[in-house]
Amino acid sequence: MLVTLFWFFVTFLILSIVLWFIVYFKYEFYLRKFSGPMPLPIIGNLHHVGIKEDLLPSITKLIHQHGHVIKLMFGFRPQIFVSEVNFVEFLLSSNTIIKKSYDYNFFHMWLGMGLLTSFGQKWKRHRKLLTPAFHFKILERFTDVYGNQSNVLLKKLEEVNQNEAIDIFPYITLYTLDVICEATMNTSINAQANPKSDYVQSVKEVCRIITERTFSVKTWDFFYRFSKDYHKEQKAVNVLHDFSNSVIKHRYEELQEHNLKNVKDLENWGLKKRVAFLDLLLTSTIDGNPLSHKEIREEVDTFMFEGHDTTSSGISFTLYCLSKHQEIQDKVFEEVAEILGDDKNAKVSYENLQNMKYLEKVIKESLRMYPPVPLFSRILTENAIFQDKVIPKDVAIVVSLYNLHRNPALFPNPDVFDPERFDTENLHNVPVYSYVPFSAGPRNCIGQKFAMLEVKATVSKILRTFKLLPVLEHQPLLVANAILTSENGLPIRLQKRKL
Ligand code: HEM
Repeated sequence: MLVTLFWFFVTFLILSIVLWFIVYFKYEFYLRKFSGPMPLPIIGNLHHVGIKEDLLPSITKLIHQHGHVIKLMFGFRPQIFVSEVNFVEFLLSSNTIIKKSYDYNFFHMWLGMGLLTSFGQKWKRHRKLLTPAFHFKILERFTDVYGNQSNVLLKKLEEVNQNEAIDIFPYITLYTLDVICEATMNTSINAQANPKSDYVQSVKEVCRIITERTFSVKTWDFFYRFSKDYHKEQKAVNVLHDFSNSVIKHRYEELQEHNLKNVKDLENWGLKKRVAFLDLLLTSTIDGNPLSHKEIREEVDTFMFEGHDTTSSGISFTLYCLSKHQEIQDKVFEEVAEILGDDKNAKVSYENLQNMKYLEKVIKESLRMYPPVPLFSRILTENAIFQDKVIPKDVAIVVSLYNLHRNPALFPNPDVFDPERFDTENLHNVPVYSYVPFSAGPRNCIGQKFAMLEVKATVSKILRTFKLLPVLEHQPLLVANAILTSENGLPIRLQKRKL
């Protein structure tokens, strides 16, 4: 029996190695003009990037050795990692290279084929339908949501001992979940008040599993289906789908009952409730047909995912940077005080937020150094030609935003936090595609204006109540999960301001 198993294993290994070489040479024929480290059979270059904690430092090291365009094999999958501005422009401005790579399949169980994961005609139609949801007239109504939810956040922060170092990230994650839920569905999950609720725990669980799959054998569905996480994910996704299903159904019935057919009807409706993204989905049509319940749920869930983790990372890193740079923090505080006056409970309007120009530069600089989406990728559905080099179909192209934004040729002294880089006077020589925290081109972030408003509203609100003090010896250990996080947290100390 043991001998049979041994020969089975040896045959399997030999066949895998042969297959790997066939795949490798098929792509290498075209990719030989690109530089990259030598792969090994079967694992490819996985040993060059290591586990997820090592990914960003490993990519940075490879860039020093091979430049800003690197070819890698992840197992049997050819990839090109890019942080070179011309290549980034070529990729992001393309109207044809818009399919997301296989890493995004991990989101399918929760998000289905929503805007983030879909492609082709479905993506085009939904993108067109959802774009008006981010018109400023709709966005300006969300300032109340930021205001109400940040009051809850401030109460929680006031309970923390003054001067005690706290990791700000978990507080902000619960807050951004509350914000996006209210903006998307006009309902509350009370994540801040009830962090142990099934919904919040399920979001956490699904995000953990998605992240861990990327760096383990569970990346292959075949192995994943035999793992405990597969069943855990199914259970968590059921909780998330049950919640969105019931909100969608309830809202659909409400609209039917009151014969509300479009946004105008909703706005004029007696209750004067804020129009949420869900309302737009329920009242829109594509070629005269309404979206199906499943399609609506996919988009609602996509907003819930894309709209909370990313902003959570953006807000947390901005607060962290401000705690480390007291002079910059003082300038932001002065600007905010000038715009909003002494009353720290005063309502903040859309216009107030638009006027916070210095804060905007600070946020932009934080998104440069700590891009919430540090890596994202596309897969070629047909051969492409970049600078006379053919890149064959099925190669994944990964944009390493983290390295693009820290390229010294584009941003001198890239590790120095300097908001003045974003002064209009200093931006003349910076190529457009060198700074793309929200991606760019046809598949850019649809929620970027919403996100900027939310980050501004939250940071300005926290600064009016607290001075942020640094934890001096701390340096973040950056990890590229689905979003950028810090392995050792983002500790800051809070000191109540005397107004
Ligand atoms: C600081 C906050 C945010 C950052 C840095 C950010 C960044 C990005 C990036 C880089 C992409 C492209 C990803 C890719 O190509 O795979 C993206 C796509 C997307 N984002 Fe955001 N995002 C943020 C906030 C939001 C918010 C608040 C929403 C929703 C309200 C949102 C919804 C989306 C959606 C739906 C897509 C897919 C768009 C498409 O493919 O057509 N994002 N985001």
